[in-house]
This record gives sequence, C-alpha cells and structure tokens, in this order.
Amino acid sequence: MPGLTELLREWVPRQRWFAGKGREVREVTVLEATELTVGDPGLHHLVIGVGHDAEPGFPGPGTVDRYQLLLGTRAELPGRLEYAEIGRLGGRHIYDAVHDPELTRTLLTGMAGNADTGPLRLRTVPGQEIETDLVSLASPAEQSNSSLIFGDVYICKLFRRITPGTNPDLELNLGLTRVGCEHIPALHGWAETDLDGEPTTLAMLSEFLRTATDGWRLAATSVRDLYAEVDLHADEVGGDFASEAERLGAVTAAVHRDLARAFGVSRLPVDDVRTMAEDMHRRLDETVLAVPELEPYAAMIGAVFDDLAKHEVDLPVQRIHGDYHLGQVMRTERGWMLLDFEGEPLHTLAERRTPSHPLRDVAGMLRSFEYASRHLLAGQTQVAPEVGEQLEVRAREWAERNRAAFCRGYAEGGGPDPSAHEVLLRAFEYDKAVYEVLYEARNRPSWLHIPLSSFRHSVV
Ligand SMILES: Nc1ncnc2c1ncn2[C@@H]1O[C@H](COP(=O)(O)OP(=O)(O)O)[C@@H](O)[C@H]1O
Ligand SMILES: O=P(O)(O)O[C@H]1O[C@H](CO)[C@@H](O[C@H]2O[C@H](CO)[C@@H](O)[C@H](O)[C@H]2O)[C@H](O)[C@H]1O
Repeated sequence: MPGLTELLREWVPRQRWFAGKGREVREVTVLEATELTVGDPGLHHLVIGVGHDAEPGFPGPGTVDRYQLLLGTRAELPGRLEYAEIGRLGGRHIYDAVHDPELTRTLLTGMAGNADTGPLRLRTVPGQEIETDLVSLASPAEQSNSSLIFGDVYICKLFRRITPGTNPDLELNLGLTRVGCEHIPALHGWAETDLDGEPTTLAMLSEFLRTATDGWRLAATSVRDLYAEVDLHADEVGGDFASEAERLGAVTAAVHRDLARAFGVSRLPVDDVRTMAEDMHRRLDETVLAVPELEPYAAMIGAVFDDLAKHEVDLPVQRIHGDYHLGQVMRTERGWMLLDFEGEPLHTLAERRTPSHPLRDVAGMLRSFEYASRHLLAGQTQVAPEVGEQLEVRAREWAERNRAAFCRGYAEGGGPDPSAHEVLLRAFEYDKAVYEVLYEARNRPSWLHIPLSSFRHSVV
C-alpha cells in the first residue's frame, strides 16, 4: 500500500502518542491489516512499523517501532470528522477512526462476544458483562495512548506503540482484580493479537470514573492558589493539598501490598543492586549525550548512584506501578484510584516488568510534587525579581509540605518508611529526574527546565 504508507509517514510523527519524537522517520510499513467493518464506513485495524535511523552517538542499523492504528474509510467525509482525516486514497477518505463512534462500537461488541477476527482476539474479563449500546468520544486527555470514553460508562485505552507481550497495564490490572484491590477502576475487557508469536495487548476496557478529578489538576489548583497569595504559606491558603497527599500515600501503600499479594515478593541480591546502580549510570550517560544541558549536573548525579552501589543488604522487590505521578491518580468519591500501570513508556517491556523496590513509585510521586510546584514558574517571567524569588520559595515550601505528607501517609499505611531508606529513595528520584530530562527534551521541550532546575537546586 505505497500511497497509504506515504500518508502515514506524514501523519504518524505528528500524533501526541508517537514515541519517536525528535528522530527522523526513515519509512513506514504496514505489517498487519485486518478488516473489522466491511462497507461504508469501513474499519481496518493496522499494525505498522515505523523505521528510524540510528540516533547520533548510537551507531547501528536503527530501529523499527510498531504502532496500532484504527483507520476509517468513507466515500464522503462528514464535517464532524474532517479534523481526523489522514488523507485520500483511491477516491476515499482515510481517517483516524477513534473519532468515529459509528466504527468504534465494533470494539465493544467484539469484546462482549469474545470475538476472534482474523489475528485479533477480543475478550470479556471473566465474571464481567459489557454493555454495547454506547456512543464513544475520543478522550482529550491523550498522552502516550488513545482513549475512548463510551457513554460515561467505560474507558477503552488503545495502546499505540506495541511491543510483543502482555502489556503490564493489563497484566497488573488483572492481578489486582484477582486479589480484590479497591483502588483501581473495575476492569471489563481487553483485545490482543500475536506479535512475533507472543500474545500482545492492544486495548483495555475499564470502568470510567465519571466524577473523578486527576491528582495533577487538584495539585495544580492548590499551587495556583498559593501563587495568588505570595505572602501566605502553603498551610494558610484555601487549597492546601497536604491531607490529600497524605491519603494518597496511604492508598499507594495499600496498592503495593495488593501487588505483592498478587505477584509475590522476591529478593534482589546485593550484586544486582550494584547492577541497578550501573544501569542508572548508563541511563545518565546516554541522556547526557542526547541532552547536553544535563552535563553540568552529571558528576553530582553520578555520586548519588555511587552511594547506591555501596548498598550492603538484599532488597525486597515486587511488581510496582512503574510510572507513578499525579496524572496517574484520580480522586473519586471512593477515595484515590490508581491508573496506568504500563510503566515508563521510554523503557523496554522487559525493564518495565522487572520487579523493583516500591520506593521507586514513591520517588516518582515525590518528583511529581516537584513538577506541580514548578510548572507555573516558567510563566512568571513578567513578574518583578523579588516576586519571582518569593514564588520560588513558595514552590519549594509547597513541594516540601506535600512530599512530607505523602511519605507520612505511605509509612503509616504500612509501606517501607521513606525516611529510613534515604540513599535508595534519592537514587530513585535522581534516576527518574534523568528520565524526565530525556522525556521532556523529546516530548515537551518547554518543560525541560523543570527536571533541570531540580538538579540546579539539588532538590531531587
Ligand atoms: N478509568 C478512568 N476513568 C476516568 N478517566 C480516566 C480513566 N482512565 C484514564 N482516564 C483519563 O485518561 C488519562 C490518560 O489515561 P492513562 O491510562 O494514564 O493513559 P496514558 O497511558 O495515555 O497516559 C488519565 O490521566 C485520566 O485523565
Ligand atoms: O504518558 P504517561 O502518563 O505514561 O507518562 C509520561 O508522561 C508524563 C507527562 O505527562 C511524564 O510525567 C512528567 O510530567 C508530569 C506532569 O505532566 C509530572 O507529574 C511527572 O512527575 C513527570 O515525570 C511521565 O514521566 C512520562 O512517563
């Protein structure tokens, strides 16, 4: 399909979920095409390969990433779908079908009926039922994947970049469902195919938390309140977040306990702790090559990883969330709920499935408090220097207060006490901040200042 691959070569790199930002796309190939709806409109499921040349500094043949697409085709494209058009082919309009509720219902009916369509398998979670008479809306909160909200009842997450194997999000949600975890949305169904001979997750259908607000939005509102009252301390303004942070800490500890029950706990021998520290060093070196702005802090960061390498006892490790931040937690009337157990999108599936110490998640959330406190500072360039300094002080106060509250809640909720594991926690925080430097440089360069300023002020 040469015409189609040329269209996709233009379109794919512009999508929010495209993981290869900043890297030249060499070619796009269609690896698998399945017709899901015949007629007009028509629906095709595609697995495509996106070929990249090797990155500067990384000699080698380059890489091919695989993504899934839902392509709609119509002879006439209604105005409401024009924004989703990818291009025209053989007199028909080709468009991103996640925006077409007439087509997306096929996913619900397929999962409800445990359908096998060509290489695709759609499934209902045992013991659940799936309503099919619902209209979908593509979620505006698109990040690494695309989500469809069906009638405020379900949210269907379509994993965009796919790697062979069960996606940890599905795997961990199934395990947590099995042990009766109360802090995740109910799981209803999933879709999969085989990639390189391995069952590979394509989509996941969960309860839609209709009344929920995500933690990032709540925290950002609290920070905004504080900045509006620069003379007041974090505990004196209306939107103080600390009690929510403390409750979130306790829920985090409960989910870690459930993950341990579902998947077990093992011990990481001291030698492997050293290897973990070496891996952190390696990621630091790679990131310095890709983002030279990190270079001035490299020695300081490396010293923290060296401290971890001196660790003298085995570490208890287990499955964890893996990409824990305020955007992954939602406050509902049933308390905090955790989402998106997929792990860090820049890491390989094997890395993401490797058991780790639960304080890695704690470190992720502590970094997120840092982000929440600082993301508004970049927009404050117009203020007088003394106000800017005051805001900087307030940002640090807010982050400190909420970090402490979260850690207190986590320890009181039965998790390993963060204050008793300073070296480990610091190494995890630095490692995450290094990851963020690469993530921001590739995806959101205007936010690169956040992890860099944390290093500048040595607050990680
Ligand atoms: N069960 C749910 N109920 C309500 N909103 C949800 C649910 N799952 C995800 N969301 C919304 O979609 C966003 C992205 O979901 P997430 O699973 O984190 O996908 P991604 O991997 O793309 O980041 C979340 O931040 C949240 O706003
Ligand atoms: O898309 P995901 O949610 O899986 O996670 C990725 O994107 C996140 C950005 O949205 C990124 O998180 C970083 O930004 C957050 C604010 O937007 C902040 O709260 C986090 O602390 C910070 O790491 C995450 O790292 C990345 O994997």
